[in-house]
Amino acid sequence: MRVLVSDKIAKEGIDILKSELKVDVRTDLTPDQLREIIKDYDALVVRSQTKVTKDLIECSNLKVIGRAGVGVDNIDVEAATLKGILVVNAPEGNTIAACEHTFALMFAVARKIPQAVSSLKSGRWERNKFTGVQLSGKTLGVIGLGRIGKEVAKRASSLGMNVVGYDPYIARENVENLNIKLTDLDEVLRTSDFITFHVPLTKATRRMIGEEQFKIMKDGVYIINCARGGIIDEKALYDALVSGKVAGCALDVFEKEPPEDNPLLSLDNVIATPHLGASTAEAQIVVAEEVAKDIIRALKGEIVKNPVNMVSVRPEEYSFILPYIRLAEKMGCLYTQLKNGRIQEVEMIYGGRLANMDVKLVTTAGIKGLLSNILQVPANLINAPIIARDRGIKITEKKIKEDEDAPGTVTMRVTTDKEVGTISGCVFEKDSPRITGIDDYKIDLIPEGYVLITNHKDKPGIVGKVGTILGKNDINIASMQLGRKSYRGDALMALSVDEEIPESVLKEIKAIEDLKDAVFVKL
Ligand SMILES: NC(=O)C1=CN([C@@H]2O[C@H](COP(=O)(O)OP(=O)(O)OC[C@H]3O[C@@H](n4cnc5c(N)ncnc54)[C@H](O)[C@@H]3O)[C@@H](O)[C@H]2O)C=CC1
Ligand SMILES: O=C(O)CCC(=O)C(=O)O
Repeated sequence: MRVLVSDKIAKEGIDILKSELKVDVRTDLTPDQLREIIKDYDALVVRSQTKVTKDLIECSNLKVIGRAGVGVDNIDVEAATLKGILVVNAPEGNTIAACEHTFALMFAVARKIPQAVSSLKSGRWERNKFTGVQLSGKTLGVIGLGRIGKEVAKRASSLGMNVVGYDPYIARENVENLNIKLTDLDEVLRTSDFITFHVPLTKATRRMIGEEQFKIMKDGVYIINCARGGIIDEKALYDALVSGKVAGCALDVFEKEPPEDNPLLSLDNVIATPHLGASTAEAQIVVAEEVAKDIIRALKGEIVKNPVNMVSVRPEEYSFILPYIRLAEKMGCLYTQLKNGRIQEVEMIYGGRLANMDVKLVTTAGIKGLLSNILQVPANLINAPIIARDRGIKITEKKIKEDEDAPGTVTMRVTTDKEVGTISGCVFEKDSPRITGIDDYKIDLIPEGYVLITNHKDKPGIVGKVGTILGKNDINIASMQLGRKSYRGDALMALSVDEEIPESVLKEIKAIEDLKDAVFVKL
């Protein structure tokens, strides 16, 4: 497995990658050179510099893309997802670094520190020119109250600032003990003396602050952007700075980086840093280590800690859920080999301990299994939900909260244009998944290897005849499971065999009188 690291990350992360993989560090590549070599790599690690475009993704054979940091706006996550490429990031490692940089910028812009330093170093002593404003007693507007926004709010309160915040996606309880007034965007803009941004760059946040929003703000407001260029319309910001509406602005990020001849940099009341929010020794080590570990996990097929485009499991539930992920995939895989019809709806029903857990990844694994035998390029845990959606398959989850101390149970109920079928399963002991039911038949099948499944009449002789045909063809039976609806009624047999059953032998089995159907499946 080969990993390309195309932006500079800490040595600690490289060392982790090198302990298990072949690693090339090439931080000097042009987009064309990157495109040229990307097909040779299984994983790509970037920071914010490399643009991982749709075009690059499509000509790659990548299995995972790692972002040593939070923002993934330089990665076309949708294109990666469609191609089944996992994207991971390292969202926690640089929270404090970005928060502290926000304050470094806030103090610096309020007290005109960079301008004063520059003046002093050029031989001047201009004490009156650099009178600033104090933070204490002022209102700070925090836009985006995720990891960084909350840390900023906490520290602002301890500086004696009043904090108002806007984040329509967080629960009020989430900021309850933070001394923040959570309100709408207009009120934050109208009441704040300082406004700081901590939202990701998305379709909704791109240019969320423009001419209209500046009009609402207080005269003499200060703006700090340590999140992403593009959130604030740079032309509108320039005009607001020139008119004096905005007294000062501190930018760590720009719509185009490096900003080159960005007019904002020509203004005296703008201070700026070259995207340094995450640039502390401590943060860089943590994000590099985190992303390296997830790259290795992903390439080993293990569950990663920080997936961006795949549902995750709670860390404390990981070891319990893992065998159910394997089970659900086998259930889906069994279903499509056993049944016909266009799949319209899949309901995943969870019982026992699973009913209290976050089981989205188990559901996704079931869908992956269902799609595994019918597509040219197999689905995986990343693209299975999108493929299902595009094929018009409705997916639902139901949790039956009765016997919550019992081991978890999973039932996959599939509605096609022909019938409704179910496959049920359970994990009896750790790591021992079993199929416990097919439609109304109870069985106990280890979902592995080759299995012959017959539907026949419950009467003496049929099992023997199947065994004789298999024996005659030197096919060894490993185990046998029988389930029936009623005495001498319909029955189902699941025979695990050690060899593949050729079509000709299957035809012979199907010809047995009172045997309605026989299907050979590979699990
Ligand atoms: N300058 C730098 O070096 C760094 C910049 N960043 C930037 O900071 C951003 C925030 O990072 P975290 O706090 O770790 O992310 P986070 O995901 O924990 O928080 C983002 C918050 O923004 C909120 N949000 C999303 N859309 C919104 C909208 N339309 N209006 C209001 N709120 C909205 C979300 O609900 C969430 O609470 C990152 O996405 C990244 O772009 C992060 C680290 C370093
Ligand atoms: O990698 C960097 O230095 C940028 C950090 C950043 O912007 C992020 O983590 O979103």
